[in-house]
Amino acid sequence: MALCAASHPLLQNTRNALRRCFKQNRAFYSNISGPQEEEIRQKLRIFPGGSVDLQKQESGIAVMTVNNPARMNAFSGSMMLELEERVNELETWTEGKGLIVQGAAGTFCSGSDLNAVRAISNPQDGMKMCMFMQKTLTRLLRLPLISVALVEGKALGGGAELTTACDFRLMTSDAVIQFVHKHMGLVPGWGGAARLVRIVGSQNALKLLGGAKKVDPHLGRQIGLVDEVLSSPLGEGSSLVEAEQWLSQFTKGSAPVIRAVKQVVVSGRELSLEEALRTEKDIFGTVWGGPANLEALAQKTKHK
Ligand SMILES: CCC(=O)SCCNC(=O)CCNC(=O)[C@H](O)C(C)(C)COP(=O)(O)OP(=O)(O)OC[C@H]1O[C@@H](n2cnc3c(N)ncnc32)[C@H](O)[C@@H]1OP(=O)(O)O
Repeated sequence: MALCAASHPLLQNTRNALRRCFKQNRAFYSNISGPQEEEIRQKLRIFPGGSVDLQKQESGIAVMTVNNPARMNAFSGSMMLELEERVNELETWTEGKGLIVQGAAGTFCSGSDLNAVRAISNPQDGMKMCMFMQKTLTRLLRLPLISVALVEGKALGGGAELTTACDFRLMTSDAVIQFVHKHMGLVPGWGGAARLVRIVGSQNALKLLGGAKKVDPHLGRQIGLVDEVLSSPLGEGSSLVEAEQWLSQFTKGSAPVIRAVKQVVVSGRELSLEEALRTEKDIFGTVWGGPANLEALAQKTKHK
């Protein structure tokens, strides 16, 4: 059944449309492809610790957990590599509809592992690490899955950037998102600034980055960074269940249709109007006359 769905001509068309759609962006990352990319991987392997875990559920929702609690879920080098592997896995998960990104043990992620940062503080290695993470997070945001960052505890530095690589952000009442980069003598480099501007606008992005401002749930809602504040009692592990319920409002129904919804939004956001319209037409072609469309027509669905 899974094989059948993966090789379905409609899905093949969608993949081709999206491949064309992002050809231009591949050129941007071409300076870290091939041997260069392998060199970065070797460097990152030197800094082990923690893991990035992935659980794909039958509901079509996957849960990805940034897992390094001894360091407040900071990204070690090996975790950066694992994140890339998990994104590879999700790119080929044709039954998938949604993704929740969370941190282990009640906190989200405290950015890059400062021990690794200290060891690779030369500009060349820093740039390579930055491009590696930028590319991985760009691919994460472009997955044909509706994604949510479940922010409990703290999302700092690169952790704050990671939240912007999801379509939505949910916060527990005690949570804080903080782009602490300025305090570290840095600016975001994992693509977090570019994405933040698109989410909250340049005025708000300047305030958050320029002031390294703590974003609590109230401020997050006010500026549109946060989509929902969860009401589950803290520390009881029920936030994930609540996040799954929240996400299910978008993931109910046919996987090809939900994936197509995400894809038309990504192309609308990232491409020129002309290219976005062409891609939208191609993606439309993958669902028109498809099983969900035919079923809705047969049922004479009314939208009361
Ligand atoms: C892309 C650019 C970047 O991401 S630059 C990195 C930005 N992040 C930071 O600067 C985070 C620095 N850490 C902190 O501010 C605090 O540790 C936070 C996260 C607020 C937690 O404070 P608190 O609850 O008091 O715990 P703590 O400080 O005792 O931390 C527990 C252990 O975790 C460690 N930890 C924390 N963050 C990192 C990190 N980013 N890299 C490496 N280790 C980290 C702490 O050092 C501490 O370890 P230990 O128990 O002292 O061995």
